[in-house]
Amino acid sequence: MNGLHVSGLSVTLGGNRILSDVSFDVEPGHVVGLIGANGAGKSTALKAVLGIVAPEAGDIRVGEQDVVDLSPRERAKKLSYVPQGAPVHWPLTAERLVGLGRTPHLTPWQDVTDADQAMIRCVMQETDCWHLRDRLVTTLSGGERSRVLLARTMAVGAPFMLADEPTSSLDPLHQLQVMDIMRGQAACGAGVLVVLHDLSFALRYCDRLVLLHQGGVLASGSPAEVLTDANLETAFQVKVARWTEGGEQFLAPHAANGG
Ligand SMILES: Nc1ncnc2c1ncn2[C@@H]1O[C@H](COP(=O)(O)OP(=O)(O)OP(=O)(O)O)[C@@H](O)[C@H]1O
Repeated sequence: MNGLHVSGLSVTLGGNRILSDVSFDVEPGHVVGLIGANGAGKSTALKAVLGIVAPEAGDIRVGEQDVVDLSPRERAKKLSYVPQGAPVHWPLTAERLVGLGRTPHLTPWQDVTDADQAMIRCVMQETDCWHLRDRLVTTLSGGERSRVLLARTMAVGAPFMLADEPTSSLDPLHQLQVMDIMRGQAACGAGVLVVLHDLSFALRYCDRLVLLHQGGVLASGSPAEVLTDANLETAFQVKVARWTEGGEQFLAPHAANGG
């Protein structure tokens, strides 16, 4: 019962049912991939877990605790979040922005401690953005900003990390590094819930997958159980080529209609 448990989650937004009876678990030490076509409800599911959108029904628990019983500070300590393509409007340095990740652990007006500072440096090095520490985030490229925002999320040190398409806008090497970081977070005991569009990453980096389709769970289980030809054709209207290279499995989609 130490995991993040979502059961029977339903969300209606703007009068439209977006999620219906969605259930999944994220256990400590696991990377769980949330996949599905555009508009399937992936970001909405993350936002419901985080309390950014209010569910119409459902039970969301961290361990034994219902998230609605957690104060915003307690929730922020337990669930860290990498938002999708988040713009940053404040002219803060990258180091200062990453330092905001420590806010849930500080009392009001308390400055970061030496231990916090060491952690900030560590996560910025891990995400390859320590060299950007004195730059204003408003001047960074999209990929540089993404890595700084990931570092801020890691700086929280929460037992669960929710990441919404953390590899979008990154070059191929940084995409691989970010997926390795997701695995590294899990190796250190965190439960990671990550929204992905890259099916090869879903196959290679995730312990379990949840495939959303039209607001419901079409399939969940191991990558091999979920990434079947039939599920991929239903969810994405694609066929896939599959191959193994250097001991790693790859998937490349192509249009189901042959186009
Ligand atoms: N505030 C809102 N009001 C009405 N509809 C909304 C609202 N927010 C999201 N939606 C709709 O809910 C559906 C699911 O959106 P969501 O962002 O969760 O999808 P997603 O699976 O993350 O998609 P993508 O892969 O494109 O990021 C979409 O059809 C979207 O237009």
